[in-house]
Amino acid sequence: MIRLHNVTWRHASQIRGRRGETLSALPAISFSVAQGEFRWLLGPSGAGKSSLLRLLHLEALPVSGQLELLGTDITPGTTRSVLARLRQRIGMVHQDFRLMPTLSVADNVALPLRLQRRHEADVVTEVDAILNWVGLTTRKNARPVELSGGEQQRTAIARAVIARPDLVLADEPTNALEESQANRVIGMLRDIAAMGTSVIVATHNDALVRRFPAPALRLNHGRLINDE
Ligand SMILES: Nc1ncnc2c1ncn2[C@@H]1O[C@H](COP(=O)(O)OP(=O)(O)OP(=O)(O)O)[C@@H](O)[C@H]1O
Repeated sequence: MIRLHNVTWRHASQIRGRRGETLSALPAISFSVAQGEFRWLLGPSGAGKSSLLRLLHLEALPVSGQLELLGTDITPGTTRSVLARLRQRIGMVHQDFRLMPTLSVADNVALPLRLQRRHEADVVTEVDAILNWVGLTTRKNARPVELSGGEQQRTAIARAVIARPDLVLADEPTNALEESQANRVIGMLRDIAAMGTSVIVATHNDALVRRFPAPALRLNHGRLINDE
């Protein structure tokens, strides 16, 4: 469960205005998302979609308000090790993929499991299974630079979900993909939600949202204008 009540959040680099008040990417936002729910995150450019994903990925702590993430109340006193453990339960799909250029597809996807120091035999089994699921078995030894946009995107999704996270956050995961690839990516994220992971997907793509109807969080100027 994710629950925000009047959470104000700002980027570390956000600056003070002329009267001394500090700008906030997200002023006083409230909503909740249940386990296993799929939510769109919508709004025009600059509305705060990426900021909200960064808040939920615990890149910086809220300035004020109450945040409950995956059963943990986040407070100014929450320790780094608690935050790190929570982050391990969250899979993030970045807009620009952020694959490691020197690693193969299989080694990129294996990273979260290796960070958890899982046995190598388990890592190999899990990576093979997830690459089969995303249709990249034949590309497992390729480097990111050799992949198409869709293949890079599916590698990023495989990496985000391999450790069976409780929450997946995806920032424009279908940007620059043709319609059939975009459908495939969203279909995979819907399947992950059906297996019990909460999934939040930021997008500009109205046609995609129409093809996959689901409740949406709509942002404008950092404020939630609905929570349906
Ligand atoms: N690292 C940062 N430091 C300071 N301000 C930022 C930072 N990143 C974004 N902002 C500001 O926060 C606000 C929301 O931006 P954000 O990137 O969250 O919007 P968005 O809805 O994701 O936009 P887009 O759809 O174009 O990606 C904007 O005013 C932006 O200038």
